[in-house]
Amino acid sequence: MTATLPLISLRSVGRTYRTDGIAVTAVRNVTFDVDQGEILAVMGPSGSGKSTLMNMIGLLDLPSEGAIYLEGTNVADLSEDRRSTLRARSIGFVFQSYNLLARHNAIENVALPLVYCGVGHKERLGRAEQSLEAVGMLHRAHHFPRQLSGGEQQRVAIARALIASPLIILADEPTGALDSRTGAEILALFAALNQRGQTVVMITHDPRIAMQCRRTIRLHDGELVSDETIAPLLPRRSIGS
Ligand SMILES: Nc1ncnc2c1ncn2[C@@H]1O[C@H](COP(=O)(O)OP(=O)(O)OP(=O)(O)O)[C@@H](O)[C@H]1O
Repeated sequence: MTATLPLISLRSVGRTYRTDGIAVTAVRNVTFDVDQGEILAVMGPSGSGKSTLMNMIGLLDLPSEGAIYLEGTNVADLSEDRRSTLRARSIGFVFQSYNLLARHNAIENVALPLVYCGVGHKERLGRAEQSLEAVGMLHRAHHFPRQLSGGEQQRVAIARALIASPLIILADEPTGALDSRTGAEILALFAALNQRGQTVVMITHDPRIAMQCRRTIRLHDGELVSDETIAPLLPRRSIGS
């Protein structure tokens, strides 16, 4: 029997920035795996290395020590072009500030990543409609970002992240700019996507997000200090049962 490879595997990963002769080690000796279908939170105080780690998992940056494997491939062995293509096809990014293009409406924003995957115009719009539908935003397809609430903009950003059917969604403080009710709705959306098999990694300061994830990894001063998985919550019993 062949064992299934983890989707992502980090092995003794470190990242040291060098600026004007000064070295800052932002991440050191971090080892963990993410399996297909997981949803996990990466937590830690400001400056603990969360964004540095996310940039490496998202193939935007390479480790200075150790290795990152995506489905068994050491990403450092790929050319920059190959890594960019792999990033466009495999990683969906969601940011605190949505990062939608102001001059493009929702459906155009959602379709944009497919340009980099070489998909034709008509198919791009068809898939963007499906993606908007998956996040409950099809009725706002022709609205511009300024005409949408923060929660709606984040839904459009999630539709954009989903459009290339990525292996993994990487979300950096996805509820950081939202009030608590809207933030809870966005979390529920991530949970629903995960129920349908989508792998999700969320970077957050917010303990409420971590509570929604079965697994939480904590960083401190660039080091992994805990990696905890809790048992899934029992389904709520209906009244009277
Ligand atoms: N490009 C860079 N050049 C030099 N040092 C950097 C760079 N990016 C981050 N650092 C340093 O690396 C450390 C970790 O930063 P990082 O942004 O990864 O932390 P973080 O946990 O995401 O913080 P926050 O929650 O405040 O966003 C910090 O000491 C930071 O100053």
